[in-house]
Amino acid sequence: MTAGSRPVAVLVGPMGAGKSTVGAALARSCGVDLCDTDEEIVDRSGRSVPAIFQEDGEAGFRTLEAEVVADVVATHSGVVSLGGGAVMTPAVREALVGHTVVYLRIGAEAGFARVAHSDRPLLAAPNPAERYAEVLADREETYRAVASLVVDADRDPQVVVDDILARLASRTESEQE
Ligand SMILES: Nc1ncnc2c1ncn2[C@@H]1O[C@H](COP(=O)(O)OP(=O)(O)O)[C@@H](O)[C@H]1O
Ligand SMILES: O=C(O)C1=C[C@@H](OP(=O)(O)O)[C@@H](O)[C@H](O)C1
Ligand SMILES: [Mg+2]
Repeated sequence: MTAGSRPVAVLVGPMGAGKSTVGAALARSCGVDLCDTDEEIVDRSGRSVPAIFQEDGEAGFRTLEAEVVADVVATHSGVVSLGGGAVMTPAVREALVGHTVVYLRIGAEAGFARVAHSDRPLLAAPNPAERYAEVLADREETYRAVASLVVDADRDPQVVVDDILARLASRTESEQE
């Protein structure tokens, strides 16, 4: 982590939107590092995300997550990928103010298809597809509210990256006018 400048972009959106995947490709394209806050939580705690949910509950995970997000957005100058539920914590939304936040938007069916066979604890439900759709519906407004840019994530990762870069460049140009 490098202190002193803002992240190039902070990626938000639901599970499976590609925050980790597109984040890595975006960082590569920009020649900077990716910080994925879920990975940072795992590194700091020495536990997996499912283990934290199981041992400390979702509330315990959210507390760790909020601390990590606040640290990372204040110190990392590369790309930051958040976990899908991070923005539901008020302290995280406060930490995002003034940053370039990109919402990777995807529909419930396409998003769920990408994570159906993963170990995401929130999808350990009797009907995971229904659960995914409920969680997305509950969060959609918040993703929009925190976002500086909304990008269609239901495309090839490199196409998503190119779109983000073009949109960030046009924002920078219009700021200079
Ligand atoms: N744009 C994309 N097109 C196709 N598959 C994708 C895309 N982005 C991510 N994936 C796949 O979807 C799954 C979840 O991606 P991930 O980056 O972990 O999403 P998130 O971090 O938003 O939960 C992974 O298997 C990944 O390879
Ligand atoms: O949506 C969520 O609440 C979560 C999303 C996950 O990250 P991804 O969005 O990267 O899958 C991870 O933080 C945890 O399983 C909780
Ligand atoms: Mg992720």
